[in-house]
Amino acid sequence: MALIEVHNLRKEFKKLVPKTGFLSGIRNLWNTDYTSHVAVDDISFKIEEGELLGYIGPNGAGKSTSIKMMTGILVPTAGEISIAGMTPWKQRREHAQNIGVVFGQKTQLWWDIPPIESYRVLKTIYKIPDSVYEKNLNTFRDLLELHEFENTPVRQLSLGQRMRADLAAAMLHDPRILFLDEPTIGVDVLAKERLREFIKEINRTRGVTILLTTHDMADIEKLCHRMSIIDDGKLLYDGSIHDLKSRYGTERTLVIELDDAPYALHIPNTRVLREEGSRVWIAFDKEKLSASDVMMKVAEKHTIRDLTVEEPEIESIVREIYQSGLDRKKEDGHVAVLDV
Ligand SMILES: Nc1ncnc2c1ncn2[C@@H]1O[C@H](COP(=O)(O)OP(=O)(O)OP(=O)(O)O)[C@@H](O)[C@H]1O
Repeated sequence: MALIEVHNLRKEFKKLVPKTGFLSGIRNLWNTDYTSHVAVDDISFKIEEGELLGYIGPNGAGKSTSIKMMTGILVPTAGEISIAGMTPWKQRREHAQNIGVVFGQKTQLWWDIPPIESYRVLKTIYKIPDSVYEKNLNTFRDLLELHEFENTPVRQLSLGQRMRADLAAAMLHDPRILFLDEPTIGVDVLAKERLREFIKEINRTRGVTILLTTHDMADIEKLCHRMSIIDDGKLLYDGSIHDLKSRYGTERTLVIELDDAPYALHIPNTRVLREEGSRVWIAFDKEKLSASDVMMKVAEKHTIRDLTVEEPEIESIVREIYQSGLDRKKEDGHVAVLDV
């Protein structure tokens, strides 16, 4: 049995349709017109112990709603979740001992007191034994360099420092599972690197199972082997990043350095993406052409000085998947599940 099992999960929110026009403010007091919005629509997946899953999707896709159901904050409209054999919203207290949560947009720490004091409160709440608390705190102090700011009130911390403090707080009670909802949002490149190192380290050395949502594809490339893509509440892809690249990322880019400026490069089944002096970027579909086919066509007109083939960035593949979801929504009012 997998550590996390999600079956046919669904969450509908009721939204009030506000009255407009004459005395709308007063009429809204008795308003009972609701519409239903499906935020998570029949999602199923499993996560094995020790996995680090990237859970991505565009804004409003349903990622945070899924996490809130997995953490027990929200109760699903339908479907089941089993985490370490427990139903999160039914066994909230026991479940809380098993999980740590970081919402990048909102700190779990007390705003007006330093992190170290929040940690002491968490120690009491989670009944963390002294030895475990000291050991974890010292480890996280080293990994996240907490000593720089652990005595500064949270409201005075930079975003990067705040995230580091939040990550340590989420891990103090030794949870088996960590839910990270956009932990790198808004932080600079160096701080991102440090957060990623920490996430990688606790997954590797402590075997913590991690579900990570992010809009930064570099987080996914650097941390995850597997990723799930959701859009409009539906699961569009669940598999390895390697498979995603080989199934959807068939476009390659040939970067060629010529000995003169490029001209007349009208090669069927290719697109010239960019030209810069004597350098040209040509995109082609590797299932229709090979790099040497393109190279030979270019060599008919030019002398080639140098060339490289660029693999597709995960970012561009994901952008295309989001885009195809959007196009389908425009066409027939819903997003079809990709054939994966
Ligand atoms: N409490 C709520 N009441 C009504 N609608 C909600 C509520 N929470 C979320 N929604 C709606 O559910 C949908 C999914 O929201 P959710 O926050 O899960 O998306 P997300 O994928 O996390 O987006 P983002 O990347 O912007 O954080 C959105 O359309 C949102 O407006």
